[in-house]
Amino acid sequence: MAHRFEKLVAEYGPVISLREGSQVIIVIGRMDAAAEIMEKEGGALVDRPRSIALGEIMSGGMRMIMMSGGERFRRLRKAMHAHLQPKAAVEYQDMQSDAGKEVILDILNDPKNHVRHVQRYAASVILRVTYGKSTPTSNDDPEVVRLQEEFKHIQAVVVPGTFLVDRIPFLRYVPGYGRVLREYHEFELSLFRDQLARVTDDMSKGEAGPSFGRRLLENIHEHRLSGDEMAYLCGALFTAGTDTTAVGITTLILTAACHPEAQARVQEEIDAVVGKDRAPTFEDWNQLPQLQAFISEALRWRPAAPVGFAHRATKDIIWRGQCIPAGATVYGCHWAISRDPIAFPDPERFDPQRWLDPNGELRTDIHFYAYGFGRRVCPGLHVANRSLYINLALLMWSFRILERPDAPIDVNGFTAAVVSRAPPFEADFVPRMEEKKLREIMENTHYIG
Ligand code: HEM
Repeated sequence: MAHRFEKLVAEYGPVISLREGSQVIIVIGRMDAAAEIMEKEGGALVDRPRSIALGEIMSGGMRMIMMSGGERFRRLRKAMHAHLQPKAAVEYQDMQSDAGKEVILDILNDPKNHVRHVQRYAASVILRVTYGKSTPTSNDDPEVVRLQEEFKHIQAVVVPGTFLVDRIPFLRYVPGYGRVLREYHEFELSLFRDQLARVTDDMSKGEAGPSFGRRLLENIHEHRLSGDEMAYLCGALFTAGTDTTAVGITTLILTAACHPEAQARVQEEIDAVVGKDRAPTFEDWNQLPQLQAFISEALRWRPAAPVGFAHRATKDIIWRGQCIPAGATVYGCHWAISRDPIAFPDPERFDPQRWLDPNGELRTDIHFYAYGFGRRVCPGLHVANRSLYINLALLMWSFRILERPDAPIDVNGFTAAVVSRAPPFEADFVPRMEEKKLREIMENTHYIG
C-alpha cells in the first residue's frame, strides 16, 4: 500500500487525493508538504477518523490512538506526555538496558528467531515501563496469556470492514449487535484494571519501582482522570508501543545485516568510545553520532509505520491554492515522504552519512517524521528511541567482542556470555501489519487527481 502511495506521489505530486465512496482520502508524500500541512496545520488535523467498532464500542471511547481531539483527548495526552517526556523517559533506561542485554544474548544464541526475541523484548520493556518491576516475564504467566488474547481481539477488529457498523453507524443501536465487541471491551477493561491495581498494591507495600502507572497514580489529582481512563491509558502504551518498537529494532538488525560497511563504521566508533572492557550504556549516547545517524537513516529507509496513521481534517485546509476539505482522512505517508528525492537525495540508498556534517557531528537541518505528526506525534518516541539506541549499541558492541576471542570475559557478566555465542544471523523480512490495514480501502479507491 505504502509503495502504491509512493508511486502515485512520484507521478502526480506531493499531495494526492483519493476517494472511497463519498470519503475523501488525502495522502501527503513529500517533506515540504508534510511540514506545511501535517505540522503547521496540526490543530486542524488533531482528529482521527471515526472508528465505531474499535474506538467507540470495544474501547469505550478511551483508547487514545483511535480517539478524536476534544476535552478527554487533551487530558489523556497531557498526562501521557508528562510521564513519557525526555526527563521521565530517563527513569526507564535501566529497565531498557537490562532487557536489552537479555535479548542480545537470545539473538546470539538463536539468531534465526531474532524477530521473536525482539518482539518479546518489546513486550517486556513496555510492561516494565508501564507497570514497573513486578511484571510477569514467562509466556505461561496468566497475565501474558490474557495479553496475547487481547492482541488477538485487536487484530481481529482492526482490519477494515470486519464490522459493518463502521459503514452503517446506526447498527450499533440494533439490539444484540456488536455483542462480541462489548465482550472484548469487558475483557480488556478488566485486564487493564487488574494491571493498574497491581501497581497500586506495589505502591502500598512500598515496593513499586518507577513506572508510568505509578506516576499517573501519584499525580491523580493533577491529571483529573477516572480510574478507567488511567487503566486504558496504561493499556494504550502496550498496544501502541509493542509492535512498533519490535519492528523498529528488527529493522535496525536487518539493516545492519544488509550494510556491513555502515555497520563497520558504527563498530569503529563503539571501539573508540566504549572499548571492549565494558558494555555500552546510555551515558555514551552523545559520543556516538555514527550510531545515532545509523538509527535515523534506518527509520527513514524502512519506516516502521510505512503508511502512517489516519488523521481527520476538522476544517478546510488551503495548501498552495488547493483545498483539503473538512472531514477528509489525511495520511502523512512515511514511506513516500522518506523517498523525497530533494530532502533525501538518492533516497533508496542507505546512507547514514547524510545525517552528519563534515565534522562528523549530527546535522540539525535534516529531519524525518518517523514518529508522526503535529499534535498526534508519537508520545512514546523518547522511550522508543532509547530502546533502539541501547539494542543497536549492545548488538554492535557484542559482535566486536565476538571477533576477539581473547577479549575480557567477565565484564558485567554479559561479555562472558557473549564471547561463547555464534556470530551473526540470517536476515529474513519483517511482516508489516500496517500494510494490511489499508488494502481494502485501496481496492475500492479511485484516483481523482
Ligand atoms: C520505534 C518505535 C515507534 C514508532 C516508529 C512509533 C510511531 C508512531 C506513529 C507513527 C504514531 C502515529 C502518529 C500520528 O498519528 O501522526 C504513533 C502513535 C502513538 N504511539 Fe508510537 N511509535 C513507536 C513506539 C511507541 C512506544 C514505545 C509507545 C509507548 C511507550 C508509543 C505510544 C504511542 C501512542 C500512545 C500513540 C497514539 C498517539 C495519539 O493518537 O495521539 N509508541 N507512534
